[in-house]
Amino acid sequence: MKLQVALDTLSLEAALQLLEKIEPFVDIVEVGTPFIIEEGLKPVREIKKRYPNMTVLADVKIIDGASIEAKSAFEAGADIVTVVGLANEQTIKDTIDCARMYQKEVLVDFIAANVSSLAKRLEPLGADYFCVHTAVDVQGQEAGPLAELITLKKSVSIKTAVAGGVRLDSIEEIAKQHPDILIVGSAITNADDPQMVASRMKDIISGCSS
Ligand SMILES: O=C([C@H](O)CO)[C@H](O)[C@H](O)COP(=O)(O)O
Repeated sequence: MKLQVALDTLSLEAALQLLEKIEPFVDIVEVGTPFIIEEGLKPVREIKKRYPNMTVLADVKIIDGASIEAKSAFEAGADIVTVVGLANEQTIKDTIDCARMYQKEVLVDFIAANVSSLAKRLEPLGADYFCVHTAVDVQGQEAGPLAELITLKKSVSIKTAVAGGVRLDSIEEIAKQHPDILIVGSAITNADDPQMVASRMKDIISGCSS
């Protein structure tokens, strides 16, 4: 199980300062969608330059124009790009084809989707990860992603990821389901002590891995 930190709302300078503190505890750094809207792919380039061995995910949430958008993200240094599961199948296929050309990976984001039926339909396309995701806009109104993760794992045998409001007090229950990637944004980036939160989360994940 890997811990992915989602950098969504920080400036590039603040993101780099945060990474200096938490880098030992995270396996994947996500350059989040709001960050990319603000800064373009510059954070992907900068983070890859500073941490060449770190896996960098560009959360471009591709929904159309996959070949162009995935190429840009991979050229900038992304190891994984995201595509929206509710996109046309052709878009998801084009994202995967582009990833294969660069020998990189694709995470399909099931945000706002009916996980079970869509996951079964998309599994044959050959993406690397399927991610259940409780959208920021409905966090607090809807249940977190745990139930969807359980459904996803029963539906397909592809590697899984989970995102959306994961916190220190909920991560253990989620980790017990053994997703391949646990994605945490604001619980780390908005914490008074992000290093402590990232370190405790990493410990919890390690405890559930053994
Ligand atoms: O992908 C995300 C969201 O759609 C905003 O772009 C977040 O990175 C993801 O939800 C993780 O953030 P938290 O929910 O704050 O943990």
